[in-house]
Amino acid sequence: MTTVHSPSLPNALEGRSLDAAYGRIRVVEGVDLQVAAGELVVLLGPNGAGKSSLLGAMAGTVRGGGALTLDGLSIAGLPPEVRAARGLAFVPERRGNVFPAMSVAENLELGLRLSPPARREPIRENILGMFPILAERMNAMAGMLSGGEQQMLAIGMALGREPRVLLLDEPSQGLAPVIFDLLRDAFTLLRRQGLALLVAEQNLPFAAGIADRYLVLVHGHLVAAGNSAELQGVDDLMALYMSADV
Ligand SMILES: Nc1ncnc2c1ncn2[C@@H]1O[C@H](COP(=O)(O)OP(=O)(O)OP(=O)(O)O)[C@@H](O)[C@H]1O
Repeated sequence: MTTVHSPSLPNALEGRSLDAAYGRIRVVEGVDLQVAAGELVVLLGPNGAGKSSLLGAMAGTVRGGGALTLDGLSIAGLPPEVRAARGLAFVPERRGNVFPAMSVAENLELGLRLSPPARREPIRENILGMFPILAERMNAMAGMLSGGEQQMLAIGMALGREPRVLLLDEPSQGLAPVIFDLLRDAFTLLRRQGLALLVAEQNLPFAAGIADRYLVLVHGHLVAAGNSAELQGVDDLMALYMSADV
C-alpha cells in the first residue's frame, strides 16, 4: 500500500490496527491511519465498505479494537462522551443530528454548553462566521432548514466544544452542489485553525476538492492511499480501486 504522510505536522489522530464489529461480525479490520492537525483526510469506499463503522469505532459508538490516540494520548476503550470531552467530535451520516423542534440558536447553545463560559462567545462567532446562513436563521426551527443548512448546523454544534479532531460521515450526501462550495470553504477555514478532519465520502469530485490525502476502504480493509492530486480526473471509485496498489 502506498503510504503518504505529512512529516512536518503532529498527528492529532492516530489509529493502529483498528477494528469495528457488530456482535461477532467484524466489518473493519487492521486499519492504520493518521490525521495531522490542520489536515483533511478523505475516507473513500463503496456502500457497505465499513466507513461509517470505522468512524463510529473511533468515536466509541460502535464496538471497536486497536490503538487510538488523540494528541498522543490513548482514547481507546473510553466511552463516547469521554472521547468527545477529550476533543473528538463526530457528525454521523444520518439526518437527525439536530433537534428539529428547537431553534438554530438553541441547537448551537446545546453544542456550546460543554465549553468554558468565557470561550462560548468567540466559538459562536467563529461558527457563524463560517456559516453565515445560520446567522440569518437563528430563530428558525432547525427542522425547517434545508438539508444543507441542517448539515452546517450539525457541524456547527460539533464545533461547540472546540474539538481537535472532527469525524464527518458523508457530509455531501443528498446536498445540492451549491452547498458543496460552502462546506469546502468551511473545511479550508477549519484546517487553517488547526483542526484535523477525517471525512468519509463517496462523491469523488467533492472529495478531490477538499482532501489533502485520501484513503480507500474496501470490505473493511484499507487498500489504497494517496495525495488529493491523484484524485483529480478519476471519475469513479471503481477506477480508483482498479489502480489501487493493494
Ligand atoms: N448496526 C449494524 N448491525 C449489523 N451490521 C451492520 C450495522 N451497521 C452496518 N453494518 C454492516 O457493516 C458493514 C459496513 O457498513 P458501513 O455502514 O460501515 O459501511 P459504509 O462504508 O459506511 O457504507 P454506507 O456508505 O452505505 O453507509 C456492512 O456490511 C453493513 O451491513
